[in-house]
Amino acid sequence: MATPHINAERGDFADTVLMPGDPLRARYIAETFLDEVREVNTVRSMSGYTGRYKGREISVMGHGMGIPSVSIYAKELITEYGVGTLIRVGSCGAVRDDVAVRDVVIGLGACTDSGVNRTRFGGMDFAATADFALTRALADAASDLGVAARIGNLFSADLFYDPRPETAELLKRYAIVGVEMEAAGLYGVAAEFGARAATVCTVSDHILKGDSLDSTARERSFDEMMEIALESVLRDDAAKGITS
Ligand SMILES: O=P(O)(O)O[C@H]1O[C@H](CO)[C@@H](O)[C@H]1O
Ligand SMILES: O=c1cc[nH]c(=O)[nH]1
Repeated sequence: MATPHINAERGDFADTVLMPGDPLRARYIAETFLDEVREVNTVRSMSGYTGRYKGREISVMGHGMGIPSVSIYAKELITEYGVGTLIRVGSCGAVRDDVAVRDVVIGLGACTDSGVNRTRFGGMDFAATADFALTRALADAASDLGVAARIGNLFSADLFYDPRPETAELLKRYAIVGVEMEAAGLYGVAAEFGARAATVCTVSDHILKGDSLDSTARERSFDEMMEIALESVLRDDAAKGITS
């Protein structure tokens, strides 16, 4: 039952999938945090794995960079593999003075310069918001772990290299907690196909100050965020009365 982009069988994915942009970050998460891991997707090297975290079956798969890429994977996971919950575990840039490299941010909503949600929403502006219960679970998990996460609007950019010099200052003025490239699209896909989505990101660079982590750090050093995401799944289960 493979799709053009995923060569897993139905049942290979858990009901909940953690999704980093980087497939090598997906592998790192699987190898570091999950037991009984098996690889479930190899197409285009967009590594996908299913394993267990504290007994709870969870999958992790890369979604690539940008809204077009995450939209393909999220849609296929929901409609072809029955996935109901998608949690993006990303990196992002900061624009605010009070958000620094390695801070954790949670995307309550996501602004964007992409047109995808207008396309799907009849030309109108869709408020791209995360699932409330999932977001609460992420916030509570962060609090439990002693992490002061920032919760607010992300900006999901179409262009990593934005040629407009004024954009970063505008985003700062609107208190954007992080600039990344997928959340608004992920929230739109989830709304269109009846799934739940949320986003947690670690700040990898400060766009206005110039601080930046290298690619290895972006792949392998966001353990605090991974623990928040994994623990949020258990919290969310408990809130729904589901146990593994
Ligand atoms: O590190 P990931 O999760 O890929 O997230 C961010 O990094 C990529 C750009 O470098 C974009 O995908 C952006 O959203
Ligand atoms: O999309 C991204 C990710 C990290 N930093 C940015 O500036 N943009």
